[in-house]
Amino acid sequence: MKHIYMDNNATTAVRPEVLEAMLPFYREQFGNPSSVHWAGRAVSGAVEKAREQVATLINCAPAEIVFVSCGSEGDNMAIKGTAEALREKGNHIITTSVEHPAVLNTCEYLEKQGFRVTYLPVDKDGMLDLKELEAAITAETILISVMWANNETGNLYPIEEIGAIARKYKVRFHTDAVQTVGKIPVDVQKANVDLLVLSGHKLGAPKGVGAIYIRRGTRMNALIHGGHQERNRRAGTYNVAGIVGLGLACELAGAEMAESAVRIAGLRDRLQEGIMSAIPEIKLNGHPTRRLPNTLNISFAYIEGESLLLNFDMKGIAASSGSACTSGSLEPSHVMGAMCVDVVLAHSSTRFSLGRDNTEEEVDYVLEILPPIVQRLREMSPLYNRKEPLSCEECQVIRKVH
Ligand SMILES: Cc1ncc(COP(=O)(O)O)c(C=O)c1O
Repeated sequence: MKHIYMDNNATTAVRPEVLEAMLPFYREQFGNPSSVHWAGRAVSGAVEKAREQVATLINCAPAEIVFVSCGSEGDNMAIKGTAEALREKGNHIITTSVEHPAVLNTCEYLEKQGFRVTYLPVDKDGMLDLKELEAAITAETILISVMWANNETGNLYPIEEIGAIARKYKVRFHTDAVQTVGKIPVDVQKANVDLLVLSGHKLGAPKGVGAIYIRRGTRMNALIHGGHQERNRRAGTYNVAGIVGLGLACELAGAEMAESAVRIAGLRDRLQEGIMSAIPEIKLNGHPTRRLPNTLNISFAYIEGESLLLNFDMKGIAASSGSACTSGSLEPSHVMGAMCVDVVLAHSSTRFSLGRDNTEEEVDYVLEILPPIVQRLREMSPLYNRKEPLSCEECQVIRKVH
């Protein structure tokens, strides 16, 4: 059976060159970079080289990069570290209703600690109204946290403009760029961000390593206390091999970005157009143009996303569903909910996230097997077989479109 991986927003394969570069640090170069002896010295240079590689990709100074274990840790550090450090100044945080749980659940935690959080709504395309953002800022606001790109829809948020607003009101600005770094150009200077988080496993480096950019002079508390690593910003013995892998993955992503973004967007568009021309009653979720080059989120009315994924899986295709099965109850994703996607459509939301290894042949294979699967699942659906059209407004709209 063919194996086709179209779930690169969940994680990516470690690039072979990255793995090669990492291996010596599990073998002969096993030292702890904090040790002053030969074994430590042999690897501390590699950590600093990786720091430079990461810094170059996002246009900051190497000293502004702190290595962490993953995107979730970076987001926790940015938000909790700011909240604690600036508590005297204010207790209000602004974020959006479509953030990753790494941000949303951290904000919810802080609410329990007495902080006030504004969760900005989005429109039906998942976009923010920046006037609402500006209006939410008060003298108490200490942090604005807006993701650069959404993991489910691929929507890109206007980070430069938000950065300018944050600057105007002298409010710190954090962006979760876990889905962005490595896919499109990211420049922390242009974007006016103070804190930015990225994660290795989304860009061809291994799981278990990430980084946070902390603008020079930004006062914030550490999340992990212990040794003096990372200038006291983040304790813990260095994950040297992971850091080396992250550095190389960043360098490769930077070198290939222009070409690979165009190629991947071409494949994504081929997939989108193929689906749209072959299957009626579907809905594109998210903004049609302001989105990552690799992401396509689409709802197939009357179908459970999970059943579609199961059928895909049997054909060797890995994609992802927008609904998460939590404790027995099928809850549509909070992102679909925030966009007011009708519940029938939200349940069928399916995310294809392409990567550098995907080919035209793979897209064509998906296009070949998808329509009959959708048709078969629809025939089994009581909703599809109803004589009456669905009451949901959006479903009626898509019925008319096709
Ligand atoms: C937007 C976004 N933020 C944060 C994370 C968490 O990153 P990690 O898996 O490295 O903890 C993810 C992972 O899917 C993500 O997509």
